[in-house]
Amino acid sequence: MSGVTVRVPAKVNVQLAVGGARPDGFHDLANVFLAVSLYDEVTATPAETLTVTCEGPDADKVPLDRSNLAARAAELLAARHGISPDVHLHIVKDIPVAGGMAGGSADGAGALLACDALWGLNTPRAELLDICAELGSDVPFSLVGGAALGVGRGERLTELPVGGAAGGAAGGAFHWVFAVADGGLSTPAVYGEFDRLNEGVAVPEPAASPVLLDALRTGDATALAGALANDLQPAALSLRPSLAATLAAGTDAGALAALVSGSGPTTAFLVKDPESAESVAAALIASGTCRTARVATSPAAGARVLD
Ligand SMILES: C[C@@](CO)(OP(=O)(O)O)[C@H](O)COP(=O)(O)OP(=O)(O)OC[C@H]1O[C@@H](n2ccc(N)nc2=O)[C@H](O)[C@@H]1O
Ligand SMILES: Nc1ncnc2c1ncn2[C@@H]1O[C@H](COP(=O)(O)OP(=O)(O)O)[C@@H](O)[C@H]1O
Repeated sequence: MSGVTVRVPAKVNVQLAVGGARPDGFHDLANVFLAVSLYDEVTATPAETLTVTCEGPDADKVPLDRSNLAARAAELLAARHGISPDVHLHIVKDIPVAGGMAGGSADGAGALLACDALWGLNTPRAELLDICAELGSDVPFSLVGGAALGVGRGERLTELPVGGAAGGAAGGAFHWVFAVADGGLSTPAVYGEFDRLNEGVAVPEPAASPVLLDALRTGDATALAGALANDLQPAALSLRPSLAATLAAGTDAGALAALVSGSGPTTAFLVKDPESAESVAAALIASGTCRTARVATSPAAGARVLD
């Protein structure tokens, strides 16, 4: 076999409810993930040693050493099977880096699936999900895709139905525009700012909103727009105040709703149809408040081996 390519989607958090800091430094979440149709591709080919390469507009921001989540995935999988992680991993990166869209997590999940196929391991799905959780809180969702509620630190998933389809199914129930910011935001720094802003406040137990889950299930974009919520948004705005202008530019242009994607700084705009997506994207670019704007649909399928 010459190589195996896996395609993995980005995510947006349609609800990110954050609890207080835990003793281990993580936060308990009710994290409602939705996979969107922006993808990275990871190709695994046989090699004498573990190497990573990357191409794409943000490639210079991606570490190519063992800290790359794709490399770590190959190492963890190989260790579990008692083999050496000798593989070349090539990442074609289209997901914004450090943008709150889980691009690194996508590459971790993609490398795991690609190496599993290349090495003929047939690792059971439950074991792959365990390795994903070890790699990072968001990585299990990158494998699963569709829509899911993540609890614990976000790694314990329950798949959710969207617009009548099963959680893992691809489809075009919702239309989005993503405004890509200049530069990234560090996820630990945003959680740290959340803690600072909530000092002395009794942070409630995070819980998924029944109204939001219902809007997802029925594919009702207007109801979903009213229920979008991100507890990290004040922290992201505090660290990057310029995001307020981006959010306003998208809503002024006719988006149903706007929010920061996860820890940011990518901002997400829910729109009613593909035409509205094009006009909101054009308005965002013209506003000069973002680096570029991307159009996408959801839900998108999780990590998949390409033929
Ligand atoms: C905020 C979210 C929302 O989905 O994603 P991004 O927007 O960054 O993509 C996630 O919670 C990010 O998940 P992920 O990026 O996998 O985080 P991890 O590698 O597990 O943890 C990185 C750091 O983030 C903080 N962290 C992460 C998850 C969590 N539930 N509580 C935390 O406090 C901790 O400081 C941790 O050391
Ligand atoms: N394969 C990868 N792609 C992108 N970033 C990676 C990767 N592996 C490790 N990283 C590191 O993870 C950080 C967060 O990247 P990313 O996952 O894109 O953002 P976010 O956590 O905001 O969704 C990057 O700044 C980078 O240092």
